[in-house]
Amino acid sequence: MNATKPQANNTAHGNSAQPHPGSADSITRATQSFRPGQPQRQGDFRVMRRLLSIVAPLSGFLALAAFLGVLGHIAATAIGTTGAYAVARAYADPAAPLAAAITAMICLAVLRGVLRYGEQMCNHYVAFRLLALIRSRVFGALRRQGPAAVDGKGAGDFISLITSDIELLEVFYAHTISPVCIAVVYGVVACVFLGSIDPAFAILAVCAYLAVGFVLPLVIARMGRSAGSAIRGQHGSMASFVLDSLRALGETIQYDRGRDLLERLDAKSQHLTQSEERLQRSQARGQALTSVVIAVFDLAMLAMVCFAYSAGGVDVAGALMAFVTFVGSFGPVSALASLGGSLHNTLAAGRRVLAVLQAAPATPVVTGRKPVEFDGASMQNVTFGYTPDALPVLRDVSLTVPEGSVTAITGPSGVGKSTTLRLLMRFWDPQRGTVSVSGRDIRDINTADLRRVEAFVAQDTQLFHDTVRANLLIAKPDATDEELKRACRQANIHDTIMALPHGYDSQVGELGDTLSAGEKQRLGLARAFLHGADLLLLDEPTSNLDALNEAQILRSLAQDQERSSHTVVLVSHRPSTTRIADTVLRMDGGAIIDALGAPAGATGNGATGATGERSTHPEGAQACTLGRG
Ligand SMILES: Nc1ncnc2c1ncn2[C@@H]1O[C@H](COP(=O)(O)OP(=O)(O)OP(=O)(O)O)[C@@H](O)[C@H]1O
Repeated sequence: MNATKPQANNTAHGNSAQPHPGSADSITRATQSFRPGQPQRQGDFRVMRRLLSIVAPLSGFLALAAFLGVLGHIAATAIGTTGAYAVARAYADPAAPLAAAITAMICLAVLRGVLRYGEQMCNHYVAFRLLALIRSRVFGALRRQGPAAVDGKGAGDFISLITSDIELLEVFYAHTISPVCIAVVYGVVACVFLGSIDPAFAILAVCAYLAVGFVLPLVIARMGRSAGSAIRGQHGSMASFVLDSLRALGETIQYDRGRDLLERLDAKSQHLTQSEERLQRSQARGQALTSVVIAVFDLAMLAMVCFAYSAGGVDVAGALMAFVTFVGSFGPVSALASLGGSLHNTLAAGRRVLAVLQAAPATPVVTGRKPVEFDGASMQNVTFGYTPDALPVLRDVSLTVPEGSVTAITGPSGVGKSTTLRLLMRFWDPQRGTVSVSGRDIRDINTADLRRVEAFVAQDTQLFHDTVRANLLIAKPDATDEELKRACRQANIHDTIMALPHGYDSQVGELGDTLSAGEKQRLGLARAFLHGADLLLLDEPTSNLDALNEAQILRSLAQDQERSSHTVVLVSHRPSTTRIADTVLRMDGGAIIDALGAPAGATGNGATGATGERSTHPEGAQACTLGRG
């Protein structure tokens, strides 16, 4: 062990963990996180109220849409009413001129068109502005919630949520809010007009509008409730399945599972089609029911008008105008009735979107705390499980990572090595124990500071469908070309990039499909070098590399660590990788079972030879760990 290098002080502990203050709710918060396809149950009116609260910044446009809509419907009804008036006048006096009435009707028709256009323009302006706003809020919420929000959950379901679910909300914003306002205001205007002819007509109109605009939508919505909710979940599950199938196309062909996959796809699409058919049927039944109810009320009005005329309560003009106005007044309320059929689908989408927006992050964003400079990290008695009901992944783990040290974590698959790194990144909070950076509980460190001083290279490097340069710059957007190249040389990827047709401006394909696993891994490392964080957390940084690339990267790491005194925690199964470490921690059963220094002569400046590796021990640090253990 290099005397100038700090030695990690890591111990395996018994089960003497102390509950950490405030940790009890962290797991609750984690489980409150959104799971696509399993939105938290919220009542329809609550969902509508919450969706409405999003519209507040654009309420002026919405009010204008409703105003234009009311005027438009009044203009439309007035065409019939004016016609009825003209007919009544012509009936009373065949010589009476009709030109004024015809001109008025033409003007009303043109006005109706203009008003309708204005109403639709406002509605769609509001709807599409809101969809953009909601998408940005959903991305913001997912970013705040961190990896815990999406880890282990269906990517396809998220895609379905971000695309089709949000798209469906257009129905709510463009075709629900203002139609409801229009129906209410227009209904009042129509009732006042009918009441001015005969109060009994107004009473019948109130009953008719309530039945068609309020009772029927509820009945129709109830009929389509289960289908509407099922469709949204099934869309998400279908999207997940298709995405999975595309990713596993190679395996499917290799193991000849194409037919099986097709059958499963067929079964899923049949389920979806059945739910859609059920929804369509309930919508069709709803439309039929609405037409019947309207016809019944029309007949009732006809009877009432005839009765009033024969009783001398109204003249021909009044009777005709009342009947034509009433028959032509169902447009706004019947629009509400047809909404009932699609509303459940829309509300189910709204519920899923709101579940993302309202989910509490597993690790809340911290701001406003004193900035931190890195001088080591540690874990004290950490116990952690991903879900409250599952057995903990980590049990009472304590470790210390001194500044400038290289710590390797090794051990069998699934014992919690990567989880340890994720807790150091604060992707999750432990249920018990404390994770600290520079002696401070990381829950008390600004999230931005934490991201500045730490860089995490996961087992799989995620690349965007963009250029190599853009993919690297996410680690440091203002990096110069020189910095970019230096980081890539350190990660031993510069020459590979230069051999691509457009060098750093070459496209990497969707999810980095055009690169090998080893190339992606080296790009991930280049990002971490470029980021320049004090603490590098590397999860299997060499798992996809050949011996030559591994040696070159380890040399880079060692040189970088010598030069910049970076602190490194790396997880690896490879003795050839762990031997560059000052300390090797061996984990098993969610605990550290060995914490040992590297073999004599294996580390330190003196041992950093031409290859930059700190040990030439053939079995590496694992052998050392076992030997000492
Ligand atoms: N997001 C998650 N949700 C639930 N369980 C998880 C999640 N991530 C990991 N696990 C579980 O936690 C346990 C530890 O996983 P972890 O990835 O830390 O193991 P590991 O030691 O790094 O394994 P490997 O060497 O195979 O990478 C495993 O049983 C794994 O199934």
